[in-house]
Amino acid sequence: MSVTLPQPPRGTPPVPTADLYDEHGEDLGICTTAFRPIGGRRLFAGPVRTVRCHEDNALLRELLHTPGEGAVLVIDGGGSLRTALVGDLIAGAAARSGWAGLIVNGAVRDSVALGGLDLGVQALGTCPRKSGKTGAGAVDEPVTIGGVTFRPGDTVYVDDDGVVVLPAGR
Ligand SMILES: O=C([O-])CC(=O)C(=O)O
Repeated sequence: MSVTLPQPPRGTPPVPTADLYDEHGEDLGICTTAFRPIGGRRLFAGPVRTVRCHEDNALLRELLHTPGEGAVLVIDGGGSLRTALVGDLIAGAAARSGWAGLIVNGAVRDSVALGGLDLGVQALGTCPRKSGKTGAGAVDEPVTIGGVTFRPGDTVYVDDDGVVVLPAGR
């Protein structure tokens, strides 16, 4: 009989955000947006990828079906809580594709199911309404949320204390 052992997390080893602050001080970007921890992985980290979109999730849905290679997708939905940008189907695909987690400046739905996935998900809140599917938006451009700019190439660390960014080269 084969036994499945717990696997170490893929990609960048997560480090508690308070320990990172003690090590790097103000070199660390500290996001002041109050996100809610929703996904099953509470401590997660990885290279930054980004999507900017407004109440439309076709772009991020497509991206999260491609190999994540341990990255964290920072989704700038402009803070809208009117539609959910991510639900259990998209988040499940992200977990299967090797993404470490999602930071959603907007809403998600199916939040109980997201809590059972091996994926970090932090979001502003929840909304039962689904998003549009036109594909409007932009991928891998810098996005600024809570006073911090997230650029592809930076590393983001997330836990229940917050979301912090270590700029590339630090
Ligand atoms: O399809 C959507 O718009 C979001 C959703 O519900 C899911 O990912 O399950």
